[in-house]
Amino acid sequence: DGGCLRFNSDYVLLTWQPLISTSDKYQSLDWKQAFLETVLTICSLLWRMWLQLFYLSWKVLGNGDTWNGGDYMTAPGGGQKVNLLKAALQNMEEDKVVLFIDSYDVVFASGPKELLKKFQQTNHKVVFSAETLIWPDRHLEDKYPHVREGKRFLGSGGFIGYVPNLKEMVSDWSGKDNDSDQLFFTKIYINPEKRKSINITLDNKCRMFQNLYGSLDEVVLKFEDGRVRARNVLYDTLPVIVHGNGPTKINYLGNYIPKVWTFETGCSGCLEDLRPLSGLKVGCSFNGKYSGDTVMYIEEYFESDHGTDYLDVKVIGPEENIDRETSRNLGFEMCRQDKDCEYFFSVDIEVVLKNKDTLKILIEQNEPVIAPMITREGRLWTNFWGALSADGYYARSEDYVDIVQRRRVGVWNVPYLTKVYMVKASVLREELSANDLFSFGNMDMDMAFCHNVRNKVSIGKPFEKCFILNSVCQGVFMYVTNMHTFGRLLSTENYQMTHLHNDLWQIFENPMDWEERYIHENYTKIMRDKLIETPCPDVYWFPILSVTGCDHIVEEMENFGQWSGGGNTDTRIQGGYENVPTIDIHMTQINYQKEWHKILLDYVAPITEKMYPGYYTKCTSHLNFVVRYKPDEQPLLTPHHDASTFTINIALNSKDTDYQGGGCRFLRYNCSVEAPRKGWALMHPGRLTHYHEGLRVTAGTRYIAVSFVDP
Ligand SMILES: O=C(O)CCC(=O)C(=O)O
Ligand SMILES: [Fe+2]
Repeated sequence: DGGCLRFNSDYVLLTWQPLISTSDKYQSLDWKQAFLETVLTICSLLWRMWLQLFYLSWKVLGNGDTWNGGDYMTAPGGGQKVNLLKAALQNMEEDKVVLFIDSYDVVFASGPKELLKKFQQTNHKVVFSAETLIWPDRHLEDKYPHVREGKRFLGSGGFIGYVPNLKEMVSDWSGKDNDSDQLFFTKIYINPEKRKSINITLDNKCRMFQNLYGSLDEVVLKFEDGRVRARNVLYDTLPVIVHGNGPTKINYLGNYIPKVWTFETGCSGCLEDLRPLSGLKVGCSFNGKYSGDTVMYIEEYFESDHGTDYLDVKVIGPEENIDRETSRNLGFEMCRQDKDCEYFFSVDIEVVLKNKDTLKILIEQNEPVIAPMITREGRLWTNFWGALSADGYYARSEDYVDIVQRRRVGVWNVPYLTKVYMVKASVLREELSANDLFSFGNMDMDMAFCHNVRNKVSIGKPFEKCFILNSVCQGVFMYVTNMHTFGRLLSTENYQMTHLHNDLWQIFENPMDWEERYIHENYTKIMRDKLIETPCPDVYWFPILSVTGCDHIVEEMENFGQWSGGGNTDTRIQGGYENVPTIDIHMTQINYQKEWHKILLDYVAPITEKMYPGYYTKCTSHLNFVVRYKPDEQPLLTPHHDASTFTINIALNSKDTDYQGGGCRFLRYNCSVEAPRKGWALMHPGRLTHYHEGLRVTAGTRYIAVSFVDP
């Protein structure tokens, strides 16, 4: 009834054998034969009478054999398939119909009934799949019969025929494993006598076979009640067999056809065959030149949340100063060497994992290579590609946006993964350790489908850095799951490494992450609730910066270090003035003006509008600075008006813990806010009514961040 049969190698061949004869013998696996013959004799009589069903058996050829048939990217090959077929045909009864197809890159969109019907409608004895592109010998083009409509060239990846005709067809074959099967069949086909005597035709309009190479644009998914087919829009046909030949593979179509994912059921198999978890050993590598912050972040994640579960996490920190490829390869190697290592999990710098069950979920899916879907907030950037273009680069698949935005959830076979993935260690060892280590220079292309990789290799890029594991690419499919949300992809292209706390500057690039880290945890709560009043009229306060936010700003300023008293001649001040010079550093001096303005717009303006209904501010603010009070430096600020419509005054550290004294006193009301809480902003009108002073700091150091907003 359609379905997908996959084997982890390139050279597995699958033969369907529809039994449409009157024979009562069932060709099957030996150990079942006796039992099946009895059962089938009875069943077949009943079925034939009432239902007229077809009987099938299938044989996988070449499974476990070494493939000597070459590699289509380098030279024509595939002769091994003909050798296998020729041998297999010897034992088949003459009245059978045999379907001979490649295996791991093939999906069935429908079953044998439809296939046989279509075969019989051709009125030929052997039908080959057709291709758009001629291969391997384009000089033979003229010899091909012309067709009015449809594909003209023969593809050997799929054909169907009666046993005697197939036998005749391969009788002359004496080729070697690495000779071209396609050339052999082509020569038979273009020979008019042979074509006639064997009675061969091509499935020009893809009624049975759809080869995808050179034809991707012709095929769309057709969703019908509870099932999915491929539709060839060029010929308006519904092919039964879809073959991702050449570099195309079947990732996209295979994710749906015939019932893998439907609108009615969602993903049908995603929760089946889950691997139970027990005592697993997982190797992890975090790859990249992390800022100290990010390393801490990741360490925190694993140590606090998973410290006891995952004993063998090894973080290679920035002090080792290695690049991400080296780090990843170190990890690969460590896992391969350690016989207990069952899975290898690789995470690059830009990935922020938030789902504590990530490893569990990935392991349960029991796939050779699987990644959690990680997206960049508000963008369509992810850690996977939905499709590959013909030349092996990125192509957007029809469903990419739906998957990224989780309108379709499931476990998706994709041609390209990067930045974060989990690989079964057995795959690493068995498939990869042998010899096929490819390496190439494109930093992002760390784990790609082999055809992609081979393209890269063949176009001769510099290949020093990143190991590509060829066999993984050969037949091991890669998956990405969006069954859950896992985390975010940080944007790093504008990540500057010039500051002490570079993450502070990420408010534009990575706003979600920035907010989570630097904005006070109660900010949104306060926004919803009533503003908190202070004892002083028209003075409010609210939490705005997190403790980390305060600390980072102070540390950034101390790191910059150029504290100075300003005044009206201060060249740092443009478009405003400080009535009372303070010992301070301005945001402009550390290049934080744009970012600070964004903080005011995003987190202060909404509060202001709540406080003064109808007052909308653009938060124009030329004066944003951090003031430092010390008993022996600048202990206080004498009474003054601010040159502002309103002032934001954020406490960056804590009274009693960090300093004694301090606070802000409003002289007209003879009232003060004496112990502003760390991370909280004091907000007050700047002129006339709110004549104020900074109270004396008697011990320690007090820091505040001040903004004069006007208007
Ligand atoms: O010390 C305080 O809280 C007041 C600071 C202040 O008024 C200013 O910087 O303009
Ligand atoms: Fe002031």
